[in-house]
Amino acid sequence: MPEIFEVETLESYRIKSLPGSAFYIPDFISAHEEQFLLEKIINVPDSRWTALSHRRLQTYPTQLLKGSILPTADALPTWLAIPCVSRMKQFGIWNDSPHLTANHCLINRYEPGEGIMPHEDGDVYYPMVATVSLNDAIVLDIYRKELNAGGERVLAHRIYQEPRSLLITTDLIYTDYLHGIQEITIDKNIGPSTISNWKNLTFDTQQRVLHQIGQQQQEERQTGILPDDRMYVKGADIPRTKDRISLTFRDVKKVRNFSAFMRKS
Ligand SMILES: O=C(O)CCC(=O)C(=O)O
Ligand SMILES: [Fe+2]
Repeated sequence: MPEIFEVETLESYRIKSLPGSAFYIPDFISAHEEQFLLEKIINVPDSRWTALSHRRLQTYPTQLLKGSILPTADALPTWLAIPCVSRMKQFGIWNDSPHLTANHCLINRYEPGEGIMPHEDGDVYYPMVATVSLNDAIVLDIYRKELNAGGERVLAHRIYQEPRSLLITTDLIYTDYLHGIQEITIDKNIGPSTISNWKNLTFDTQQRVLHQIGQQQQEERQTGILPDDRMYVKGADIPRTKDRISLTFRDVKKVRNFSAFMRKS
């Protein structure tokens, strides 16, 4: 396949309203593939999970050593490599990374109300993250690194991640911003003007959200909260009903026994 075709294909998934380069591919995996991955992730001994204060975590192929070195020459297990990483490669996304592939995957599991504090992923990884979302949708918040004059975080963008989607964040979004998931049970104010990747979402989600906004408007008019002559400007409030599981694929820069890794992958 000529490379130019691959680049053009990824280009059509660009989130145009974000600075730098970010891409969102809805339905990156099928419902069947999602189910297969969920079974692999959920049917493990409890000891496979690391319990953190507001989420649970599995790490593949293994945790990093001190100094952020990936200690193993083993590639990711096949069930993570195919179809997720193999399909990413068809889009050419690892063409410039040091090992030409994702060599590491964090699996985060968030119950409704759980999240992850604003943070940056830093220098340990090639500056690109490819995140596959499973089971439920969630909003990823993108913050400026600098606090405002009042010392508060400034929310710059909101990315709505549907189940089965792939989100790719790189360059400016990776280096100049923080990202986090709020510890809330309802993602509020979801709509065309509040979500950076609104145009990239599935038609199904767009229709569902617009329908809900219409219903909220009608309820607020009926109860008198919204006077008849005022325009309704709020988005939909969408409850998180199930655990959201994310697969965060990255290329760890430092690998022990790199040549063996390249032979095996
Ligand atoms: O679950 C996510 O989508 C975000 C996870 C994350 O930011 C991380 O593991 O560094
Ligand atoms: Fe992160």
